[in-house]
Amino acid sequence: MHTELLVQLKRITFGYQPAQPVLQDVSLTLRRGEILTLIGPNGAGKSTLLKIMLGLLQPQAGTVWRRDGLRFGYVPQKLHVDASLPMTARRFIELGLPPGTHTLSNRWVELTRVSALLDKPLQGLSGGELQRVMLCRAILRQPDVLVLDEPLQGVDVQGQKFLYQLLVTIRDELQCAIVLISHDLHLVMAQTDQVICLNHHICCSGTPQSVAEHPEYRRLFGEDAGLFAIYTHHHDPHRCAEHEGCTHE
Ligand SMILES: Nc1ncnc2c1ncn2[C@@H]1O[C@H](COP(=O)(O)OP(=O)(O)OP(=O)(O)O)[C@@H](O)[C@H]1O
Repeated sequence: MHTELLVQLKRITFGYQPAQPVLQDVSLTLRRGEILTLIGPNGAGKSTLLKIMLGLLQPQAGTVWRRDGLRFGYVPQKLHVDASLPMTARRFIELGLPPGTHTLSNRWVELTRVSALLDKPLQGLSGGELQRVMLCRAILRQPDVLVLDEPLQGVDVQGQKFLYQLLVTIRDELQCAIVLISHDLHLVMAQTDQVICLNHHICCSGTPQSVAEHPEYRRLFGEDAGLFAIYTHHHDPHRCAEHEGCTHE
């Protein structure tokens, strides 16, 4: 049961230039223990919506409500490592944490498979390793909401399965909410409670369970239907027709 409301966005409209709205009339709610996946094509406004949720951007219209004292953990799409400031993964993690946190003794370091990376220079890590280090740092902050911007980009199939399982463990143990961004419909995790398909507006949304039974979903995903799920097919069919990813009638 997801009860405690953590974030509520109501009828958000936002544009970097007022004449060109990136988000139009977007509403969502996020509750503790919930996993929410945002999907949509490049430029759909997914990262912008996250920034509004995080309070980094202010909408031109609509309201943003966050529970008092809400703590976010954020895993960005990319980290620009400054080669002129060499540091180990351990130092990088410690810099994101309250003083006195013992990273080595924390089981999240084990669970994210970061232990063997701690003494390596950040610059020398592979993309997947760096992502695990960023995830570890975000979890150790004990967030109420863990936000991951395209965590599966460039991750191999084993890595994807590992990450899916880890996210469920994180959600269960920390009792946080998790928000994921993806623009690949095939990579939406089955454990997602709520999937929102965004293309400037919300095209459609729902649980992956309801979608998994949908004939269109079966046609698209076939054998992989048990592993992955896609957004559901209700809401406004007129609007969905504008988005090439929304293939239903
Ligand atoms: N700082 C900015 N200034 C002006 N325009 C921006 C800015 N950031 C993003 N945009 C534009 O806003 C639109 C939405 O961008 P956003 O990054 O939110 O999309 P996205 O769905 O996350 O895309 P992707 O899947 O490619 O990461 C794009 O057209 C982008 O060019």
